[in-house]
Amino acid sequence: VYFYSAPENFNEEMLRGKRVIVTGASSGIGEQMAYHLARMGAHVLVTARTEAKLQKVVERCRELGAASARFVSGSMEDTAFAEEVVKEAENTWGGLDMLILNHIGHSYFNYFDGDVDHIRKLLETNFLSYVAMTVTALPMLKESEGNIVVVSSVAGKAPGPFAAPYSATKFALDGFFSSLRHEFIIENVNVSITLCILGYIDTGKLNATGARGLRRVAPSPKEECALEIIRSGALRQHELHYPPGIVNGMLLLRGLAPGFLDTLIRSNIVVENVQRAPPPHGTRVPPAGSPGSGR
Ligand SMILES: NC(=O)C1=CN([C@@H]2O[C@H](COP(=O)(O)OP(=O)(O)OC[C@H]3O[C@@H](n4cnc5c(N)ncnc54)[C@H](OP(=O)(O)O)[C@@H]3O)[C@@H](O)[C@H]2O)C=CC1
Ligand SMILES: C[C@H](CCC(=O)O)[C@H]1CC[C@H]2[C@@H]3C(=O)C[C@@H]4C[C@H](O)CC[C@]4(C)[C@H]3CC[C@]12C
Repeated sequence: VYFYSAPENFNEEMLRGKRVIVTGASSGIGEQMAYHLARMGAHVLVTARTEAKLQKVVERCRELGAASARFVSGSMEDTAFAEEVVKEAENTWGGLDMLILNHIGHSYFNYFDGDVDHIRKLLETNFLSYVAMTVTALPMLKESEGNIVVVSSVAGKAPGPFAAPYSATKFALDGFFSSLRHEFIIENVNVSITLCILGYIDTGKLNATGARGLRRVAPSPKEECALEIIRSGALRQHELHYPPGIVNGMLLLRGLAPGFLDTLIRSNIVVENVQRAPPPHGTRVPPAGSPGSGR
């Protein structure tokens, strides 16, 4: 709790005039981060696929007092697009202070369906595009001694069932960015990396199956979550745990009593409410109880 709590010396003036990219900013936590940054007087470049939503976000950012606001639309499934977004910042501002990597591609809250292609695409969107943007932005971030902020999940530290593809992409982020942070420290590269470990947030992300499948979990507010992410990035913290009580508790248990934590995670899920999806085309799952099915 001590190591991952934000020190109290955050000042919103720290963001005034800063040049910030926010990905996945057409809705949810990313949209709220754009509004906070605008209020603080930052220059914001937002990106996602849906142009109409981004246009509205940019308008609102201008009303809220952003130093400037613009968008680039496209899909992060394509790493060339990820690099293009960073180039846009370079061409417009001639530099960059903060890179907030937040977008995720669509996945499911259900039994793993055996679809390897889905995992490949999700890794492109949720992981490789983060790496590509970091590589392209690094010269500018070194120059400004800036910040990289990576939005992850408890599913990227302490996995639960029904989120295997998503969880895999979030673990990849921890492996890559926590290793890179070591290298920056060894080489005195003054670019901070903040990994944000979030619990369940009220962005309406869970579909009906997921909502019925989760027991007793109340989502935390996206506005507060967005502010905490910006705060911990500006303070150059290594990790943010939000909401702190739940996430710190889970991570502490993971170290001390991992089997107990796994039991707790499963007890929070109503397995009967999560329906087994039909297998993808070309695969054959033997019916439960048949020889070789193992069920
Ligand atoms: N909500 C929660 O409970 C939790 C969320 N998190 C993390 O927080 C972050 C934000 O999540 P949240 O705000 O809930 O999600 P949202 O679904 O509200 O936002 C996702 C954003 O990503 C964009 N996006 C989706 N697909 C693509 C794509 N292929 N290329 C580019 N952009 C894309 C969406 O816009 P568009 O569709 O227009 O492209 C949208 O702006 C994620 O990293 C997530 O893992 C972590 C733990 C819990
Ligand atoms: C399945 C969701 C993505 C599907 C979509 O594209 O609509 C997941 C996105 C965020 C996940 C939640 C999260 O990261 C926090 C918890 C992690 C636990 O391991 C499982 C429950 C979560 C609330 C998890 C549920 C799936 C998502 C909503």
